[in-house]
Amino acid sequence: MLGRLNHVAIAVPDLGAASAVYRTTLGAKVTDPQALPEHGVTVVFIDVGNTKIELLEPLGENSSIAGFLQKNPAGGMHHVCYEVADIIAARDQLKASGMRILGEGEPKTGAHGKPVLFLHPKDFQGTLVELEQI
Ligand SMILES: CC[C@H](C(=O)O)C(=O)SCCNC(=O)CCNC(=O)[C@H](O)C(C)(C)COP(=O)(O)OP(=O)(O)OC[C@H]1O[C@@H](n2cnc3c(N)ncnc32)[C@H](O)[C@@H]1OP(=O)(O)O
Ligand SMILES: [Co+2]
Repeated sequence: MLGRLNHVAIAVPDLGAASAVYRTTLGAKVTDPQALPEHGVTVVFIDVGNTKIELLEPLGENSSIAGFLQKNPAGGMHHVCYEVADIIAARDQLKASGMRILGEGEPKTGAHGKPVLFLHPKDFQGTLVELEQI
C-alpha cells in the first residue's frame, strides 16, 4: 500500500515567522502561502529533494489544528503523509482492519490537488497519518 513519504508536516503558530527561519537559517526555498479554507489551514512547502516539509498554520475559527497548537503553543511535528496508488482501496483495506478514517471517510482535495485522507493518530502509534493519492 505505501508509496513514498510525500511530506512531513509541522504545525506553527506563525507561518511567516516559521518560513523566515527556514529561509534565512537553512537556506530553504519556501513556496508562497496557500490558503486551504476547507482544511482550516494555510500551508507552505519546502522541497528537500527526497520529500517535502509542509509548514501549516490555522486558518479561520475552527481549524483542525487549533487543538494541537493549544497543546503545543510553539508548534511541532503534526503529521506524516504517505503516497498511495489507490486511496479508496487503501481506505477500505484500513477500515477492514479496524483503523479509523477521520472526517466523513471520503477523500478531500489536498494542497497538491490530489485526494487525501487522514488516519486517527491513536491507531498509528500517536502519529497523525495522511494518505495522498498520486
Ligand atoms: C489536506 C491539506 C493539507 C495537505 O497536506 O494537503 C494538510 O495536511 S491539512 C492538515 C490539517 N488537517 C488535519 O489535520 C485533518 C485531520 N486532523 C483531525 O481531524 C484532527 O486534527 C484530529 C482529530 C486528529 C485531532 O483533533 P483535535 O486535536 O481537535 O482532537 P482531540 O484533542 O480530541 O485529539 C484526539 C487525540 O489525538 C491527539 N492528537 C491530536 N492531533 C494530533 C497529531 N497531529 N498528532 C498526534 N496526536 C494528535 C490529541 O492529543 C488527543 O490525544 P489524547 O491523548 O486523547 O489527548
Ligand atoms: Co499534509
